[in-house]
Amino acid sequence: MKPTTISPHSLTLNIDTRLDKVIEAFHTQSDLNAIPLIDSNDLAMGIITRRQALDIYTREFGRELNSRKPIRHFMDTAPLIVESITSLEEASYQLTNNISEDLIQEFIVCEQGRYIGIVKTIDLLRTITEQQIRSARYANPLTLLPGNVPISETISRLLLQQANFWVAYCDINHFKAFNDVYGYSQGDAAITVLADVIKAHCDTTTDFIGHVGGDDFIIVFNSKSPESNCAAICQNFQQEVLCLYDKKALEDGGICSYDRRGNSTFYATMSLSIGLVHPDPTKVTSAHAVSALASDAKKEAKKLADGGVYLSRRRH
Ligand SMILES: Nc1nc2c(ncn2[C@@H]2O[C@H](COP(=O)(O)OP(=O)(O)OP(=O)(O)O)[C@@H](O)[C@H]2O)c(=O)[nH]1
Repeated sequence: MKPTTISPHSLTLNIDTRLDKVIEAFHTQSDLNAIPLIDSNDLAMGIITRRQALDIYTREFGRELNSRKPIRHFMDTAPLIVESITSLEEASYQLTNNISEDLIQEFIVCEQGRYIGIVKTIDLLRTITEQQIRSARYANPLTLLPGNVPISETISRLLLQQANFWVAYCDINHFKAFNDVYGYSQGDAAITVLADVIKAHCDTTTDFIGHVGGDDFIIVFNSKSPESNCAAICQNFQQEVLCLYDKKALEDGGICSYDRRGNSTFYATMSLSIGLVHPDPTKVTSAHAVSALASDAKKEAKKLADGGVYLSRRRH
């Protein structure tokens, strides 16, 4: 959840606050729609909306019978509570699953159960919409994956947070020959195969997949050791992409095409090279420097005979 989406200064009250004090709070703050209710350990216990409070109060003898009772008797004890690390998409999913008849106007955000703020549903929707427009602007039109700008932004943010992350730079081998022989439409199909294989081996809730362009992809892993994921991506891609070749090419193990100098050359079926780096955020200060590290690792990976993963020892 983006910290800017959360309103930390929203009024909270203890669950033992009397109903008349709650009504008073709604009277004095006309823009207040709901009050989160916490216990003495700051744990979020429930919520009371302006409408719920006024309903109780305006019933016949509602004020006389209830004004001195603690609000815990009347509060919604099962409000939507999400942890601050929850992604916007997951929060939105939980929100839509929680809606019964009324649209939930606000929900509570906690850190390990402790109240830290409230989010207005409208703000969540606005942020998601802005994010979607932004993603669409920078997305690769073929794979719809985020391009260079969001890739750099993601890496800059992780450096700022001094996070433990890995960057994998993926590049297809013998892609040009395949593209030249089978045409760009099949070339696009090979790129799509790679995008699907990468997605299948990443945790899309924590890892970030970017498409630099053409047959180049960047994966930012937050996982512990992504070396095995990268090895599986290479193996899987080499296998999956075979379906794009014809029978003869499969029998020969490759195709004939012209190299950049115009010489007829045999190219084995496509494989994948991945340069993997583990930047040290205390020493690397820019996304640009991380990208240079990843590029160098990819160059080393390209030297491997049938593709594969090159794990760089350089961390800055
Ligand atoms: N189909 C398709 N082809 C593309 C796209 N972007 C770039 N290309 C083509 O990709 C080819 C260049 O890819 P390279 O990565 O240099 O080819 P390679 O044979 O794998 O060479 P190395 O990466 O040096 O191993 C050129 O033929 C480009 O026209 C795209 O979006 N779709």
